[in-house]
Parts: sequence; C-alpha cells; structure tokens
Amino acid sequence: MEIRSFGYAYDAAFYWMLVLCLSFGCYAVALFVYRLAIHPLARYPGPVLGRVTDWYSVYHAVKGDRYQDLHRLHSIYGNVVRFGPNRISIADPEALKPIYGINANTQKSQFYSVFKHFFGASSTQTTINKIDHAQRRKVLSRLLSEKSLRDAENAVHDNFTRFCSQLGVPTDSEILQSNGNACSDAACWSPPRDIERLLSYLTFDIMGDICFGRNLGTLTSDQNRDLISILPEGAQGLLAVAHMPGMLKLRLENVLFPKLMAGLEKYKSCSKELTEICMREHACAAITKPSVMHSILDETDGIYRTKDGEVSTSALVSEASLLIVAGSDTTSTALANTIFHLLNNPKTLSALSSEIRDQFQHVDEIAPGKKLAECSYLRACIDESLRLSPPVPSLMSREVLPGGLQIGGNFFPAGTDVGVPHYTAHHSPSIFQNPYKFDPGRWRSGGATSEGSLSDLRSLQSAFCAFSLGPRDCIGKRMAYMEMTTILARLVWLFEMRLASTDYVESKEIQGRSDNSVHLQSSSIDVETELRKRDSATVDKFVSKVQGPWVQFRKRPRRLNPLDGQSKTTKGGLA
Ligand code: HEM
Repeated sequence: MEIRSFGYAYDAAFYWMLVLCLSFGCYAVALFVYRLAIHPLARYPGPVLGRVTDWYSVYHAVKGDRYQDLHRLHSIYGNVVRFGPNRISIADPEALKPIYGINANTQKSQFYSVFKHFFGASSTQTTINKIDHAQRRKVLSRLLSEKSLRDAENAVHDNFTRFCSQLGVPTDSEILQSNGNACSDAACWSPPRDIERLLSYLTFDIMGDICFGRNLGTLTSDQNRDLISILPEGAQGLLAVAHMPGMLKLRLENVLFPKLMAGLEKYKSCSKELTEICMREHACAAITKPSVMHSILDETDGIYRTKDGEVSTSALVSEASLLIVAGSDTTSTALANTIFHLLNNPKTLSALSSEIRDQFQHVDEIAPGKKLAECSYLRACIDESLRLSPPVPSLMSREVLPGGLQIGGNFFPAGTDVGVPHYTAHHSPSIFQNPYKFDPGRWRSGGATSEGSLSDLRSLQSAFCAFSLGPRDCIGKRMAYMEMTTILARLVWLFEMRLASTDYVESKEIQGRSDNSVHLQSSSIDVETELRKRDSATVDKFVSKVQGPWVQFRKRPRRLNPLDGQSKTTKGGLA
C-alpha cells in the first residue's frame, strides 16, 4: 500500500512538472513569437537570438566583443539593428545629436541602474534622473575644473618621471660599459616594454594623486598592481549584468560569472577603502594632499549627504568607483593606442617628433599652455587615434522618453533603448575616407588627407564621439587632453621608439629581460593587418583593453645648436 501511495506521489509530482514545463514552454514560444512578429520594434533587422532575448547581449558582454559584434551586425543588417528585444543600435553618426544632444528626448537607460544595486548609490555617470544628474554634474565639473587641472599637471610631471625610470633605457655609462666605447645600435635600446601596462600604472597613479590625494605607487611597487586588471573585470561584470538586471533577483550572477563578480567585489572594496581613508583624513583635518574626494567631503549641500545632513558613505564610494576607472583606464588605453598607430606609421611619428622637438628646447618646457596647444599635429595624432581606436568603443544606451524619438524615417517608441556605437560611427565610410587608415592630416583645419583631398572638418567633428556628447558627455575631457598631450609630447621629445620583434611579444618572460639583442619589426609592416589584429584582440570591458604594443626606447639623438639654421636633430651620439 505504502509503495503504491509513493507511486501516486511521484506521478503527481511528474504531472505537475510536466504542466509547469509545458506552461513555461508555451510562455516562451508566445514571447518569442510576440518579440519577433508583433513587438513595436519587430520590423527592425537583427540576429534572431538578439531580437528575442537579452541573453545575446549578456553573452557578448562576458565574451568582451560587444563593439566588434555590433560592428559586424551593422555590416550585415545595415544602419539600424535590433540587437536586443528592446535595444536598437544606429550606425549613422547623424543619429548622435537626436540621441545624445542637449534637446534629445532621451535619458540614460535603465541599464545603468545595476550600479546602484551593487554600490548602494548612483554615481554621476549612472544617475538616470536628469534633474538629479544636473545637480551632481555641476558639483563634479566644478571640482574637476581649473584647480584640479593645475594639481593634475603636477601629478603628471611627478609620475611621468617615475614612468621614465621604468622604461629601462640604458644610460650613457651603461652603453659605454657594454660596448667598450662606441654606441652600437643594440646596446642603446631598452628591453621591450608592454606600453599599455606601464601607461596603466602611470595614469592610475596620476588619478590616485588627483582624486584621492595619495599615490597608489603602481609604477614603483607590485603592491597595488593587481587592481589594474581587477577593476576592468569588475566593470565588465557590471556590463554583463546591466543587460539583464532580472538575474539579480535570482542571484544568478555569482553562479554564471564568478570571476567577473569577484572582480566587482574587489572593485567595490578598493573604492570603499580609498573613500574611508579620505573620510578619516577629512574628519581629523589631517589632509596631506587636497584631492577631488576631499573637496567632495567639503560639499555641504545635499548630493553627498543623507537626509540628516550626514555624509553618505555609499554616495561617496560610488563616486570614488567612477573616478578610479573613468580617468585612468580610458587615458592609458588612448595613449597606448596612439603609440601603436605612430609606430606602425613611421612617417607620421617622424613628423610628430619634428613638431615637438622644434617647438621645445627642453623637456621641462613641455607643459599645458599656449606652446603645447600650438602643436596641432600632436592633437591631430591623438584625435585620429581616438577615432580609429576609441577607448570606450561600444554603445552608450539611452532610453527613449514618452513621445518617442524620430530619427530619419524611423520612429522609436518610449521605452526603447537606443545608441550609436562609437567604433562604428568612427569608421563610417560616408564621413571618413579610408576609415581604417591612420591619417592625422584629416583633423587639421583646411588640412588635406594623405590622398590630397580636403577634409570637411565640421562633418568629421560632428561624427566624433569618443567622449560622447551632450549633457552626459565626459567631464574629464580637458583633463584627459592635458594628460595625453603632455605625456605623448614628453615621450616623443625624450626618446626614439620602435616596435619590438614579434618573438619578444610572444615571450612571457619579456618584462624582466635585460637582453637587448632585439631586431626591429619588419620594415614592410602591413599596417591594416596589424590594426585588425589589434582590434580583434581588444576586449571591451566598457573601456577597451588590449596588451601592448611592446616597445623599445632609446634616448633621442643629440641636438645640434638650434641657432645654426639647419635641421635641429641629427643621427648619431646620445644627448
Ligand atoms: C581619453 C580619455 C577619456 C575618454 C575616452 C572618456 C570617455 C567618456 C565617455 C564616452 C563618457 C560617457 C559615458 C556614458 O555615457 O556612460 C564619459 C563620462 C565621464 N567621464 Fe570620461 N573619458 C576619458 C577621460 C576621463 C577623465 C580623465 C576623467 C576625470 C576624472 C573622466 C571622467 C568622466 C566622468 C565623471 C564621466 C560621467 C559624466 C556624466 O555622466 O555626467 N573621463 N567619459
């Protein structure tokens, strides 16, 4: 009897399971049919999986190829692609203003709300409500203004000196010792360096100084270096979950992406630790170096305070987490990419070196100001690199507000997430001639491209979105240009650079090696192939990350007397 009653229990459980599965199956089929055939965005093309579920985006966020995938989708489906049930990507740079401009009928997408879930409060970047955001932005813009720029200038100079000492460029006496007397070519060059890694240390230490009043010392010690790879993992974790916040309710994120979530935990604890140090220093008036965070603590109005007027730790931690990555990873990626492009285009590098070396008599003169601003080729090289390899390469989602959004012949109803992927906009063939070519000439006013045709500067500028645009564009843009122009000009003034041979790039032990017998990479570099290789190796962690290039440095050739009216640089001995 007992056995039979068990049997009945099993049967009942089985039937219930069957009913559940069938109901779920029917629900899923109905949902898929709705999303593919009846949904208001049903007429827009895109991958089937993307049109029916956001797991498509989660997959690409975890894989780290979000921007490459969007670029591929546009090449298959055209300018407007539906890549999520409610998500539209538009490749046409003409859509930038209607989506991101000051009068756009959009707000930041709910995508950004996951940040609050993990950090307990929104940061300036992730605040969705327009009025709240305007208030926060006003404060942060003020704090990142002239005074911070001056502090940043000092931080750049101090850390740049430490950065140079990490390059391993042989000194005159080391060269002489290794050679007897003359300077053989091999002995003059430093061991190969992963420039992306070293620049990450540099910009991370600069941001530590500016934002938290403390040098994180990654240039000189191993202690905090793990943060350089952990923070982007955390940002990638946020990116993955943001596409499907529903998974947070089921706590699936830790099961599905344990590594990214561990990165996110460390990202949070690092932001918390830095914030708490600043809070302690502020509380006992023991501030050794003023910083953006300390100034935030001075703010007495409501943004960073609770209803009782107390400082809100979670509001500060979330702002700290934004500042740590917003200004460091982006700038180091931009600089590493610029060096990659310059080394693959030796004539451009040579033209840039001439501009910088002719403009400045001494490296210490290279500082923000009129003389540096006059180096228009320097700025053009940086802008061209930001175009070709934008550090934030993907799509910044905006939610369409009630009333909808008309872009060209397309209408998007309220609630749709829309955006223009930066990488794709920057490679638009209708605006950028030879879009895969590194051609800084196109950015000079009235300048000619390398093909000799005049570039239409205004249309290029209106398609340029590396810093986004409108009321949610990058607040740190001026600071970023200040850092990038100063660092690049100093590097080019002080050193000659060359790409290390591929054998070295493939060697894991490369960093510690003092062997200088390195050969120049083949002179017949296929620039576009190198670029495509770098693009496909790039991982989109909101900010893009890619190793290298591996670069060797040597001191620049000695200058002739600048008054002799001849060329001011010469080959041969070292300065
Ligand atoms: C080459 C360097 C940089 C690039 C390419 C860059 C790019 C961007 C982009 C694309 C956004 C918009 C993000 C979005 O819509 O979600 C942004 C926002 C932001 N960036 Fe940057 N950034 C750079 C450097 C910096 C620096 C040095 C700082 C200084 C701390 C900074 C601080 C910020 C802040 C606070 C925001 C949020 C602004 C807001 O939502 O109102 N960035 N950045």
